[in-house]
Amino acid sequence: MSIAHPTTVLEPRSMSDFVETEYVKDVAARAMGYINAGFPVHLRGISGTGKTTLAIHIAAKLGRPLILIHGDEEFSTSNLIGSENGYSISKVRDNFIHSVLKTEENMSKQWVDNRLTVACKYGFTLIYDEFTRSRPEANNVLLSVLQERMLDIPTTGNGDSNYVKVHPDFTAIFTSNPEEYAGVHRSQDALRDRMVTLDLDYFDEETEVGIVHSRSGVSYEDSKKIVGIVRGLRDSEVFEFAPTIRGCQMIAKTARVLGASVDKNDSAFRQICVDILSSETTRIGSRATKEKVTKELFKLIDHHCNGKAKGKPKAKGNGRR
Ligand SMILES: Nc1ncnc2c1ncn2[C@@H]1O[C@H](COP(=O)(O)OP(=O)(O)OP(=O)(O)O)[C@@H](O)[C@H]1O
Repeated sequence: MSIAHPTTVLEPRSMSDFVETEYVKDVAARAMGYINAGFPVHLRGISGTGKTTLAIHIAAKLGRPLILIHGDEEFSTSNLIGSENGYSISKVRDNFIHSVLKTEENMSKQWVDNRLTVACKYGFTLIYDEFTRSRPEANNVLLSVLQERMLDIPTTGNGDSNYVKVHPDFTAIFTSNPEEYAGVHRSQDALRDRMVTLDLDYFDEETEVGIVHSRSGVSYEDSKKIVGIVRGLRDSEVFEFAPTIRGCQMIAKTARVLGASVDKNDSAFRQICVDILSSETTRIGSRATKEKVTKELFKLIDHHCNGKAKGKPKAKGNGRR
């Protein structure tokens, strides 16, 4: 299909090392159900709960070309729908009488579709990642797209507009972080009301171990130990920011690359855990928290990496099991 616009259209593909446990299958199936019933889906959750990865996985299942937008404070409506920002120049050369050369140039502004318009016109899947980072007024244009399935495109500077009917295959998947996050705007009630929001929590243990194992190349047993340490820290609540699956993956990859053993007696491994997890869970300069995190981590490393720790660590706090 040839389309005259500068938008990058992707072919959605699930990652080759995508982990599909019962937990992941369940969320994906619920999301697909709402999409099949004609509703946009909104995956909401704290950082590292797999929202973007899951959105791409769902887009791959839908099998339509994908357009990706990342929410941005600086966005205006034109960043979504397009604007008159090009010039079309037409030249007329009239040398009917060979001794006389007459040229005429015409310059006119040209409308260039942006990503939302392209997705609506051609029925693509739109992932609007972290959409609440854009200001609510920039997102207003989505209201009629989601409700009336009409996109309002202003065509002239004097306020005239042109409605585009949204293609029946158009699907929108949104992701967002909680409103307390820095740089996140409160989502408009009217917009939230037009989508089905699925709240994602931390992955269950099986999924976290599967992700670490599949994405780091570390053995399943060692992945389980690393996940045990991170989940234990999450449950302890001594941190400012809860550690996520990203921390697990960083520890596993670094330990593998540096040849450190996932063992309580390996000082390099202990240091990797402290560096990565204290950086992920504390603010710069928050020394007291860093000390508490380090103390807790040493206990957890001793427990999980002594060759004896088996099964699930004891649940204390709000970590998902
Ligand atoms: N099902 C999965 N299989 C394999 N890896 C996964 C899966 N889900 C998430 N991940 C990995 O976990 C990490 C976090 O996932 P992702 O970036 O999707 O989270 P997020 O909720 O969108 O985070 P943020 O809000 O910070 O953008 C990434 O490294 C991602 O590749």
